Amino acid sequence: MVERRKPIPINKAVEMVMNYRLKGQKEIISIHESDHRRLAEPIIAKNNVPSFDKSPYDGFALRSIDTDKASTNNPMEFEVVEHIGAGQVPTKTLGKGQATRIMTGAKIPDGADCIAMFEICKSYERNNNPFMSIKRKMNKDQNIIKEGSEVLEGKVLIEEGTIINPGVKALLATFGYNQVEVAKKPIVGIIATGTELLEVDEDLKPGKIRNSNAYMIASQINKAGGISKYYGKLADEFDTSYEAMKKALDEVDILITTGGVSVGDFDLMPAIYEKLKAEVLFNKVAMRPGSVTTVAVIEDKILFGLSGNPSACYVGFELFTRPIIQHYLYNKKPYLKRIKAILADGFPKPNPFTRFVRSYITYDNASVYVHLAGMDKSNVVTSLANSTCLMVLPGGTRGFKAGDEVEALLLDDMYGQSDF
Ligand SMILES: Nc1nc2c(c(=O)[nH]1)N[C@H]1C(S)=C(S)[C@@H](COP(=O)(O)OP(=O)(O)OC[C@H]3O[C@@H](n4cnc5c(N)ncnc54)[C@H](O)[C@@H]3O)O[C@H]1N2
Ligand code: MOO
Ligand SMILES: [Mg+2]
Repeated sequence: MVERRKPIPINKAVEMVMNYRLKGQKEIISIHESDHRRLAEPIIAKNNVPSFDKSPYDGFALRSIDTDKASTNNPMEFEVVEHIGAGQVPTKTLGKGQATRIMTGAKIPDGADCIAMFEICKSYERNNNPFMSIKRKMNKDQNIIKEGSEVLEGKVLIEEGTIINPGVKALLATFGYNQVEVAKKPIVGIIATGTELLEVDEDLKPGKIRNSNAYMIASQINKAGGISKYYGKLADEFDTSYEAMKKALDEVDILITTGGVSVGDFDLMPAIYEKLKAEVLFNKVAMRPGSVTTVAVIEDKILFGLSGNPSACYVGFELFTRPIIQHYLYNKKPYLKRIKAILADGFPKPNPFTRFVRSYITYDNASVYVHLAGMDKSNVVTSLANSTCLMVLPGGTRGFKAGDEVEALLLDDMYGQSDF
């Protein structure tokens, strides 16, 4: 009599896995190599921004008080005492009737309290000396970017766990983070099991299929921020599979296997877990696809037994393995971002289990629509390529029709959310 497994709720399964979450190590890397990595330290403003009062325009620095009587009929004349560009430090303190010719980004000279743009000034020379005049009254602090007006020294700008995007990288450079502390990438091992499997460079033979899961999972690991380590494909043979898993477990932070987790005669994972003395957290989840997803722990290592069926394998990774990797990488929002969307196509078939339907999102007139990406079967591979989200259709007795509001988990969002 075949073993009857009791499915556990998805939330419970996610919670059980996350009880074994580990924060990874930190490492210090050059800013040049930091794209897409996750910060293992906060970014703190190490100085005021700007760190000096500066000009936002090319023009003249003046004392506003000297323009009080300026008008169209009464231009005020100023002697231009200095000429500075960005990066130069003014040396002259402005006195009554004096101006400094100043460029965008340059430090405001002492004595000046406003900037008049070139466009409202007239420049000329008299006896080979530069002068300017203005026909408008200027106000104190007009057109001056004040020291610290953007950020004050000491402010925490970016929290640890944030992904380094181009804007974060600009901040690293702004505050002199030549080296930055990031989360070390976890090494995630992959073993594909199945006597039917061929490698990608092999010709098809009767009864055989190419191993697509290992390549798909490697790509999911990379996308999630881990380092994948492929241990090859194994025939459904107990001793070699056991030895390969034992060896891999010594070398990786997380181990993923695909196939062999169900109740078939050649599904060896349950017996291998037993021999490895791994504690099985669950081996059946109330969901489709991926109901056979099995998670086990052995000391501080976590072992994901993902389904052999490609769509089930894919979903199992995104729901259970990805959050573990995200937590390892210090991401405080380790779960897939969940949004509400309008179902564009009907899904009339009811299902007792919650379905994670491979789908994609479109936007139209301020509304978000979710469309089926292809055939919705756990054994299909073709719908995955078009998927940008997993539509969540709760289990029950009814189907869903176009126009219904549903939830969707975004697959390409790098930021995530803090709860499942
Ligand atoms: N009597 C029952 N049979 C099955 C049950 C069940 O509850 N009772 N569950 C079904 C469900 S649901 C799924 S999902 C599959 C899970 O099977 P396994 O995880 O044990 O995987 P395999 O049996 O090894 O293979 C299943 C399927 O996937 C193909 N496969 C395997 N590896 C790969 C790979 N690396 N790349 C591409 N495709 C792969 C394999 O050829 C099989 O077709 O079990 C159901 N059965
Ligand atoms: O684990 Mo199976 O996909 O539920 O189809
Ligand atoms: Mg099987």
